[in-house]
Amino acid sequence: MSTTKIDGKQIAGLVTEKVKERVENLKSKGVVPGLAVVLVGNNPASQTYVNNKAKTCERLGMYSVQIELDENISEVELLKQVEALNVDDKIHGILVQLPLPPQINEDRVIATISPLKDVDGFHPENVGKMMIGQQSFLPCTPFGVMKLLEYSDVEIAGKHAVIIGRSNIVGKPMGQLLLQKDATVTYCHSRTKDLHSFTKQADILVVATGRTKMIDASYIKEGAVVIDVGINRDENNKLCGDVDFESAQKVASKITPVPGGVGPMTIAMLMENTCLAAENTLTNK
Ligand SMILES: Nc1nc(=O)c2c([nH]1)NC[C@@H]1CN(c3ccc(C(=O)N[C@@H](CCC(=O)O)C(=O)O)cc3)C=[N+]21
Ligand SMILES: [Mg+2]
Repeated sequence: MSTTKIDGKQIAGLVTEKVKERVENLKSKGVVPGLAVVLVGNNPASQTYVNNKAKTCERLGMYSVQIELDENISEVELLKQVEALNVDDKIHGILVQLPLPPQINEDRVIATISPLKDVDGFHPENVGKMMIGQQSFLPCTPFGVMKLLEYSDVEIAGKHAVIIGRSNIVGKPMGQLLLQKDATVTYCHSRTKDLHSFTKQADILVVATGRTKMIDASYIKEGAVVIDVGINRDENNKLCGDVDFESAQKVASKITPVPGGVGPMTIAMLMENTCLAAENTLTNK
């Protein structure tokens, strides 16, 4: 079986090229799309993502601010910061980097972000709208996976999509978006019995387990499309996914690498969502 490596970096480049044109159009109408990224504490891994987001904003001509807050900040203080961004006209998108420290209730923070600026698509109003197929901000990672499949000419209708993972951020919305494109969807998770029996039926396998190189060729049907959402460090501190790439590429027809797969798409979709949020201010939604 010859395998195609899906180049997420290249596809993210194509997506952001289109966003750049929309940014230029907005600027000609006097609107500069603005993104605020709120970072609590100084996790160095988080710092890398935040920097990547800021760099991409700059490349696309968007405005971005980074708000770095002390690890020990109270929930009330953080909510005040979010409320200030909600009413800041220069800011169209707000991303509060997760996870948050234990003294802070994440659900309350997410619910405080204005749904009109919720470019992560995590606010219950946007999640609800997505579920019933209404226009909303789609969560960036599953949205990015849908774009990867589209640009890679992967057929979805009638295919069996198996998702390993059921988080609110990746697994659950991933299944929903695939269902909307007429896939037959199966969710697997840590309590699934006989995982192989499900994954072996997958035409499209999306892996979001958070467990380094857990999925090897033995889980994969010949010719399946494999999407690796994991971001881990291996024993040599090298970035790697939830899929054992060397093994899996022997049976998969198309497969995403880590790095250079889903990660760059997540950032590209964040830019697209921020651009959409800015466009919405012109069409008084
Ligand atoms: N509210 C919120 N929204 C998020 O979207 C969010 C979050 N919190 N918390 C953390 C995770 C993680 N995340 C990544 C985005 C891009 C890459 C990425 O670009 N990765 C590159 C490599 C980056 C590197 O070299 O470290 C790649 O896979 O090729 C990784 C991880 C967004 N997250
Ligand atoms: Mg992610």
